Amino acid sequence: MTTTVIQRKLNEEYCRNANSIKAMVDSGLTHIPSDFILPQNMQPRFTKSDKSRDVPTIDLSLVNDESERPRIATAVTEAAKEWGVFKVVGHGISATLRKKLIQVIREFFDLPLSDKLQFLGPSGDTSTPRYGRTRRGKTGHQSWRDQFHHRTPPLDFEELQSWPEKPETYRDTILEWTKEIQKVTDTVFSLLADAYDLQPRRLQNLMGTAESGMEATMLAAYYPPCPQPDVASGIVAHTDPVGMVVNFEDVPGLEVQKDGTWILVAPDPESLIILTGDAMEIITNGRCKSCEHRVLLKEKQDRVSALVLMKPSLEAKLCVAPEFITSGPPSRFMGMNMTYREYLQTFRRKCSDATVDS
Ligand SMILES: O=C(O)CCC(=O)C(=O)O
Ligand SMILES: [Fe+2]
Repeated sequence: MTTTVIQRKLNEEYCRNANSIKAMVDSGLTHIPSDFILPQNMQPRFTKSDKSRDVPTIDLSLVNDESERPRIATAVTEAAKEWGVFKVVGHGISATLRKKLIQVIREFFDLPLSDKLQFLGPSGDTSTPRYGRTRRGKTGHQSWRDQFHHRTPPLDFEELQSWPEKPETYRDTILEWTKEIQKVTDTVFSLLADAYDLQPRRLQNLMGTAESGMEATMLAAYYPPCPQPDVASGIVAHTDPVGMVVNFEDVPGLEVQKDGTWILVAPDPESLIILTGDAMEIITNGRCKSCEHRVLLKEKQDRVSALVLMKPSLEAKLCVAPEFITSGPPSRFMGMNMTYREYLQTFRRKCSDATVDS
């Protein structure tokens, strides 16, 4: 065996046991283990992006102005239908908080591995915070990323105590961030409800049960630099099974699929990126699209993103809501009638590269 082959085998062995891509990269990894090399038809070098287009941007600053609100509601429904993804500005979240958020997430991933490993555990368990590298999905492809996630408030005191003590500002910053994002998602859900002529909280109610409403997860993602960014992915192409995702990134990298092309979401320090997921696509009978997306890597630059995932309750029924049933040929969503829990089990079986599923 040549030195390169030996080196590669060592890397692969190391990778199989590693809990952190960052630790692997920090230890001087020179090749990407073959596990991370995607099939050619998924490699960024063969699936070029169109940099001349961007997803729609919607300004929310005038949502409470009665004369402006219908126009904003229409823009949101059109973006959700055409794209399943859009950026929002005028959301009211200060530049200071946005900066603090990215800083605290970077500080968390910069902690010594031993500090992060206390949160190691299966990512499906949501009752306590979970850290680890994003594990291979059932489609078999590896993502080049570490992640940390937990539920968001309201939480009982004990669960809040399980949040990291380091960095010192973690708890306060994330509490503030998730509170602000909750307001933004309430606004977006209510704008959609307005445009569909529904009660303001109808969409959230459809994704809850009498016993429990929607839940939210905070997911912080860290994408280390990658020696071969053209053949791997920060997260491989997927749709999110949840209702809605609010994403904030510090470095561009998110790409969305539109009309058969990958489109890089253009960087913008103010925008939040909102994606509608499978659950919204199903209950609205396809009026909202669940957008396929992936994350590109860079050779010399790392990236963090902060996602808040608005998820249906596990027992909520996922089916087309009566308000969205139309005459004419039935859509592919019409036959669906299962709990979100059951959907995740099917979803996971078919395409579980979405990391944030339960
Ligand atoms: O990091 C990002 O921008 C997107 C991550 C993502 O799509 C996911 O975790 O489901
Ligand atoms: Fe996603």
